[in-house]
Amino acid sequence: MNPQIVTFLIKCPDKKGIISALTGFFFKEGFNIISAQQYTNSLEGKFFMRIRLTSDDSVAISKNQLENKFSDLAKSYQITWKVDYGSKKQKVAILVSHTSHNLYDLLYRHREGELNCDVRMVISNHQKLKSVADMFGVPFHYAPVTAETKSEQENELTRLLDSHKIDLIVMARYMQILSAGFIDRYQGKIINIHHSFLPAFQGANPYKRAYERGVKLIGATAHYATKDLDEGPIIEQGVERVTHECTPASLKKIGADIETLVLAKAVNFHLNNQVIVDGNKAIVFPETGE
Ligand SMILES: Nc1nc2c(c(=O)[nH]1)N[C@@H](CN(C=O)c1ccc(C(=O)N[C@@H](CCC(=O)O)C(=O)O)cc1)CN2
Repeated sequence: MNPQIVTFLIKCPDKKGIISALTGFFFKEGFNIISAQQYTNSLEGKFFMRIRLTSDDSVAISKNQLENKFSDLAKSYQITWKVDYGSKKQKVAILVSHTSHNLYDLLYRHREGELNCDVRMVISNHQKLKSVADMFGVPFHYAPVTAETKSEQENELTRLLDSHKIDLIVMARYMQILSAGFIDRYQGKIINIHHSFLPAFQGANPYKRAYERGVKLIGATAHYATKDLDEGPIIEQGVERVTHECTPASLKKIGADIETLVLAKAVNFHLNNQVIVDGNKAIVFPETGE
């Protein structure tokens, strides 16, 4: 197998001997384990592991052979797993509506090599942010939508995303609620930035509602999108202290900086295979040095 970093993400019912079985399997197949992170949820009797492996020319096994052999082990421990060979950059589509700060930030980080992916396109239901995509040389696709055309518009989105084999959809303040069918098609591949510290102020206009409530902390939440609005597994959150002097406008300003950092961190956690989704929660393993 070509020398590269292989990442296995594993979850299963907790049971004695799992770590020994897993590490023994990879050692026997000739891999060098460069990091092994595990988490046991004793309350729910669940085990989670992120294993990073290096292979070299002495590892004769092919990807298919590895996955077939691992499937046999997985069955014996009821393991749900996925593997990333680190050979291909994930293809990303960014969905936006009006607000530009998250789009600017993601495209800037991508251009500076801070996002380990291939940003293939920007899609928007408004023309307003085309100039931003143009500035970074990223193809822009205009997909207008009304309440009456939601289904056709989503079909157009699906054609566009599938024709480019998009691996990850990032909603960088895309203000349309996606249908359950669309969410199912891209399960676990849609990350949304919500401009509040969830579960507070789900839905639209969180800054106005934060002002009306007189909160002393505001925040942002990056989560996987599910059919239930702003209810998906949380990947990353951030907060800032605010005061009674803040207006909806100043809360929006403070919030924008939180949003950009939280979204960029969440996208990188996903791209770097640091996240395991379990039910409606996300286990996020810290980045390892290598
Ligand atoms: N299926 C999902 N779709 C979307 C999610 C999600 O979690 N699951 N997140 C939203 C983003 N969002 C808040 O973060 C949000 C977007 C839109 C609305 C909303 O009420 N939209 C109205 C139309 C508003 C408009 O036209 O400007 C609507 O769709 O009827 C609330 C929250 C993205 N989609």
